Amino acid sequence: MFKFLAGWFSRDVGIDLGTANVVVYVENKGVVLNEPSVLATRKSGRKGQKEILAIGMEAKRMIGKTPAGVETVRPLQHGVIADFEMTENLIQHVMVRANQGRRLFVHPRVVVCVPACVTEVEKRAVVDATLGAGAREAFVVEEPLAAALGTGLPIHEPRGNMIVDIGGGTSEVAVLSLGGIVISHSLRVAGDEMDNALVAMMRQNYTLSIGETTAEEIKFALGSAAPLEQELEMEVKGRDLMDGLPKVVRVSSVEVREALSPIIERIEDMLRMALEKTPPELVKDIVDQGLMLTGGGANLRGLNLRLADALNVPVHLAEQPLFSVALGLGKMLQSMDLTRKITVSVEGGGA
Ligand SMILES: Nc1ncnc2c1ncn2[C@@H]1O[C@H](COP(=O)(O)OP(=O)(O)OP(=O)(O)O)[C@@H](O)[C@H]1O
Repeated sequence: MFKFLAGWFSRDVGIDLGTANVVVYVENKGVVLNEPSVLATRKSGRKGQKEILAIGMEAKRMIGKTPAGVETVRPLQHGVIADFEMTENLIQHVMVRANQGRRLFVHPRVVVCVPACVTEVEKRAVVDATLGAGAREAFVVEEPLAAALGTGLPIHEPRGNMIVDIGGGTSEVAVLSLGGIVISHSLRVAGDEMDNALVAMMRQNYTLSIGETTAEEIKFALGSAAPLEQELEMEVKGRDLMDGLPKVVRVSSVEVREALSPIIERIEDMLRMALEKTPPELVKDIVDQGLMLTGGGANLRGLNLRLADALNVPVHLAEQPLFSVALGLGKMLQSMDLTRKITVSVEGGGA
C-alpha cells in the first residue's frame, strides 16, 4: 500500500552517471542538475574511514590543490564504478540536491544509464549503488539507447540509426534499429585522454608541468579537430621541469590540434570498424541520414567536420550534447512501459 502511495508522491528520476559529469533529470521538471563526478575526502579515524568534504563542482575545484590527508576522487572510471562507496555517496548527493536539498522521505524510482559495453556484474553494481543511495527501484539502460532517444532519433523504426557518444572516459558508437542495439563498440579513450595528451605535449614542447584542470582549460579554449578559420593562442602558466620555477608560455591551437589528433584517429578507427560490421541495409540508411554525434567531447571544434570527411557520411551534432542521455532518460520516465521494455530492473527495500 505504501509503495503504491509513494509512486504518487515522488517524482521519478533519470541519472546520467558519467565518468566526468552526473546529469539529473526529474520527471515533469527536466534537467535539474549537472555536476562533475568528483568527491573530496579526508581520512578520519584509524579504520581508514573517509569523511566527505565536498562533492561535485566544489570538489572539482580542489583537484591538484589539496593539502596532506585530503584527496579528490573520481569514483567512475571509463563509465564503470571504480569506487563503490563513493559512487553511492555521489548518487545520494545528487538525488538530495535534485530534491532541492530536502531529505528523501519518499524514495524515487531511478533510471541510470551505463555504457553498452559493461558486464552484468558492472550493471549490478550500478543498481546496488543506486538502491544504496535511496532509490526504491532502480533500472539501468544502455547509454546509446538513451542518447539516441534524447537526440530525437527514430530508434523504433526499421532504420539504421548511428549514435556516437564522446564522453570523459569512454567513446561509444552504436547502430540502432527497431528499438534495439544492432552493434556497438566502445573505446576507453575520450575527453580525459585528450587532457592527458595536452599534459604530455606541454612537457615535451615547453618542459612545462601542468595539472589536468589546466589541460582541460586549454582544450576548451584552443582545442579543435580540424583547421580553424582563425587559429587561436593563449598564455599557459605552470612549473618549469628544468629549474622547478613558475613559467608562462604562449600556446597555439595548431599545436593543441596536433596533440589531440592521434586520439581522434583512434575514434575514427572505432567508427570505421563499426561501419564495417553493420549490415549493408543499415549502412545505406546511415549514408542517407548520417550519424548523430553527442557527449561533451562532441563539442570539440570541427570534430563533426573531421569525422564526416574521414567516414564519408554526414555527421550531425546533437543540439545539447552534454544532456542528450539525460533527455533520453526523461523520455523513458514519461513511459515506464518503455522503461521496463528496455532496461534491467531491480526493486529496493526502501520506502
Ligand atoms: N567544448 C568542449 N571541447 C572539448 N571537450 C569538451 C567540451 N565540453 C566538454 N568537453 C569534454 O567532455 C567530457 C565530458 O563529457 P560527458 O559529460 O558527456 O562525459 P561523461 O558522460 O561524464 O563520460 P563517460 O560517457 O565517459 O562516462 C569531458 O572530458 C570534457 O572535457
